[in-house]
This record gives sequence, C-alpha cells and structure tokens, in this order.
Amino acid sequence: MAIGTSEEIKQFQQTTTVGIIGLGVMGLMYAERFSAAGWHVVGCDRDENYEQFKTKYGDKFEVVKNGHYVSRVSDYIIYSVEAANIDRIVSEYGPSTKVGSIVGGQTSCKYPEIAAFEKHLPKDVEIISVHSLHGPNVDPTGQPLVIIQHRASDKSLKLVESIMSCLHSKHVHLSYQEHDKITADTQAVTHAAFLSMGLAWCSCNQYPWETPKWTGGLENAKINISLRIYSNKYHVYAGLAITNPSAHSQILQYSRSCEELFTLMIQGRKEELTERVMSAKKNVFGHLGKDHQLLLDDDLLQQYSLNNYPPGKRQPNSQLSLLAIVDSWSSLGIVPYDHIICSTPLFRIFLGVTEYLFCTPHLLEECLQVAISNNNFRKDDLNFVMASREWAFIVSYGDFKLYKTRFEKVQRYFEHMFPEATKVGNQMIKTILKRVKDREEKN
Ligand SMILES: NC(=O)C1=CN([C@@H]2O[C@H](COP(=O)(O)OP(=O)(O)OC[C@H]3O[C@@H](n4cnc5c(N)ncnc54)[C@H](OP(=O)(O)O)[C@@H]3O)[C@@H](O)[C@H]2O)C=CC1
Ligand SMILES: O=C(O)C(=O)Cc1ccc(O)cc1
Repeated sequence: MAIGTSEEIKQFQQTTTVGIIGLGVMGLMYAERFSAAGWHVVGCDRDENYEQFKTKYGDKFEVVKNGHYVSRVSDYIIYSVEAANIDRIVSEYGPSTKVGSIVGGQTSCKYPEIAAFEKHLPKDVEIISVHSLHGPNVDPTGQPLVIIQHRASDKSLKLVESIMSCLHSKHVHLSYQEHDKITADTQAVTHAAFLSMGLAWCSCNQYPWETPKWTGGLENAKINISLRIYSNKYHVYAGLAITNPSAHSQILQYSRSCEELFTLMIQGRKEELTERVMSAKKNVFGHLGKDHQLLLDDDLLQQYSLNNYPPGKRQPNSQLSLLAIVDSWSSLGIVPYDHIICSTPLFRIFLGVTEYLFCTPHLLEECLQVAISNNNFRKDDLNFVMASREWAFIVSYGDFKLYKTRFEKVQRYFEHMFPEATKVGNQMIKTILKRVKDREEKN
C-alpha cells in the first residue's frame, strides 16, 4: 500500500489536478468525492452536453467542454466511459494528454482499455488503471478497488493511491490479466445468472413477486438483484462480458450446466443428478470447516419482498440457477472463496445465497427431490435454460446490438417496479454488507 501521509496528501492536493472523462454514474461519483476530499477536479462529458453538466455540477468541480480540455490540464486522468467505446475515445483525447501525467480508466474489463492506452497515449505518459468493484449506489468504504500499475513509477502509484484514499476502499493490486480472469470468474457469470432469471420471467410473462411460487428470502434476493441489474444501463453488463475473452467460456459453461442439470431432472435420473451436484458441492464447499458461519440465511432476507403480503415462508423449488452455478464453478475449477478479496457485492450475495442452499442441513436434498418429482417448475426451468443459452450466444458472438435489444426488452417489462425494487434492494444490500463487516470484525 502506497498511500501518502495526511501531510503528503495535502501537499499533493496543492499541485495536482484530477481529470474525469465521462460524467455518468461512476465518473460523477468519483468527481464529487474527490472534490469533497479537497482535490482539484476537472471533468467533462460529451461536448454537446457541456452546458447542461456545467449548470448542474459547476459549483462542485470544474466542468470543461471535452476530453481535450481535461487531458491538457490534469495530472491524473480517469476515462469513465462505455467499455465498447474506449479505443475511439482514447484515440480522440489521448494525444492531448499533458506531458508526464498519469492516465487510467474505470472500465470493467482491462484488456481493451490497456490496449487503447498503449496504442494512443504519448510514450511519456504513465498508466495506472483502477476499477471500483461496486456500483454507484454502494458506499465505497471497505469495498475492493483494483489498482493496476501498468506503466508507472512507484512515486506515481503513491499519488494515485493518495487520490483514491478518500473512497476508503480496500486497494487490491493486480495486473490487468489477473483482473480480467478474476472478474470473468466472478462478475460475468453472476450477471449471466441474474440476467437469465429476468429474461426467463419476462418470457413466461410472470412478475415473480406476484406469485406464491417464489416466496421466501432466497427468492427475494434473486428477484431484487435481477431487477437491480435490469434497472441499469445495458452497456455495463454487455461491456464486461463481451470485451473479456475469459468471460465467454465461463458464461457458456453456465448455460451448459443449466441444460445438463435440467435434462437429468426431466428424465428423472435422480441418482446421476444427486451424484453430480454432490461432487460439485465437494469441489466448491468441501474446504469449509464445520464451524463455518453462513453469510446469509433465509430469515434475514424474508423481509425484503416486493409483494405486500406479510413475509412468506420459503417455498421449495428446483433452484436450477443455483445448482448450475456450483456445477459450473466446479467444472471450471473455480473456488469462489479464493476471489472474495476481489469481488463485487452482487457476487458475494450470489455466493451467500448458494452457500445457504448447499450448506444448510437437508435443504439441498429437499431441492433435489423437488427438482425430480415436482412438475410445477418445468416451464420456469425450461425458460431459464433457454435464457441462459441466449445470453451465452449473444456474448460469444460479441453482438452489442442484440444484447441491447434483449436487455432493454426485459428492462421495459420490469420498469414500473424499479423504484420499489431499488429501495428494497438498497436496504437488503446494506443489511448484507453490514453483516459481512460485523463478521469480519468478529474474526
Ligand atoms: N455502473 C457500474 O456499476 C459500474 C461501471 N463501471 C464501468 O465504468 C464505466 C462507466 O460506467 P457508468 O458510469 O456506469 O456508465 P454511464 O453510461 O453512466 O457513463 C458514461 C458516460 O460517459 C459519457 N461519454 C460518452 N462518450 C463520451 C466522450 N467522448 N467524452 C466524454 N464523455 C463521454 C456518456 O454519455 P452518453 O450516455 O451520452 O453516451 C456517459 O455520461 C464503464 O466502462 C463501466 O463498465 C465500473 C464499475 C461499476
Ligand atoms: O456488483 C455488481 O456485480 C454490479 O453489477 C455492479 C458493478 C458493475 C460493473 C462493475 O464493473 C463493477 C460493479
């Protein structure tokens, strides 16, 4: 860790300008927080939105017309733009970068970002990239912040870590290759699962909070997170999956696991299903000791329901989405706990929900019994399998346009519920993150 002392930070602040290109939700969060911590911040969004941004944020930090003006005056410049456009945008503003400054980006996949920097930035410019592993509505305190010292001196790293220190995040130092492998294992597959839930509900024309089929804490978590993802912009999820080559095989494996497990269910091959699920359980959770404390439980999550009935008791179902994630982690040789240091809140929640299903006595057995014998979930599970395959194909073809069309169709279907889902989801995530923090402090 190379954060300066508070005295050094004060000195840095007198001579340093931090530039942000792209004032969307993440860029704005950085600009506002850096400025509030005492840094001189210069930011821009698209040229055509200059007046609007200047009027709205001009009293908080300096707003300039475009990335050329940011680049010319800033000592550390962060590109916080759509991943798919990073090459074009860096090619446009990169040559204007101030001599000797440092450049980084906030995009979720680092290979194309670093490639764009190497291609378009002048050679005297250093490169240190960042990635806050959470969305804009999560308190950055204690959340992982990846820092990639790609082409830079330790002195420059100290400056960047000093700037970032006002976020109070946990700095995690990785190469861009390590970053992309870990985020493919964690974020990309997590999103594939929640995106498939939303698409499957939409295909079945079913609002999951309206039916008693999906009651209980686990279902609440799945519904809230899926809607949370669909309430955001499509490009965040499309970018991190499509631009990351490692993510393609992970998402394909997830879809394959869904299909193969579902086949065993409808063919009534209980022994094979049980053997396969139990072997995956051993690979993924086998190392946990008897005294391992579960992150989540159904009771904790029961209150975060989107329906107006009193909190409902858990209804058993086949839990195909959770069986398939453990099966794919196992097939891919991923032990998700190894990635906790570099994980997003949604990944930790997904792991918590899965861990609850697999490690609570009798729950998994009950779920396998339902999966084999109860036909009520066949249509839902079939649609889930098709949805997971559809996302896998869209990602593997690298088709941003089709991704957008699919995503926004589901988005429109759920749109009326977003305000309530965001409110309930924020409370749920706050409770879960507090529990994680309490647990860490106890250990
Ligand atoms: N949202 C999240 O939870 C997280 C996102 N990220 C990553 O951070 C990056 C930004 O994401 P996010 O803030 O969510 O996305 P947003 O779409 O909210 O922000 C991107 C902003 O950049 C603007 N922009 C586009 N072209 C230019 C340009 N040439 N010059 C200046 N600004 C431009 C966009 O304008 P317009 O909309 O008009 O195109 C938009 O306002 C992405 O790469 C994303 O993957 C990382 C961590 C978390
Ligand atoms: O927690 C998640 O997985 C999110 O969906 C928020 C998010 C989106 C993109 C990122 O690059 C990092 C975090």
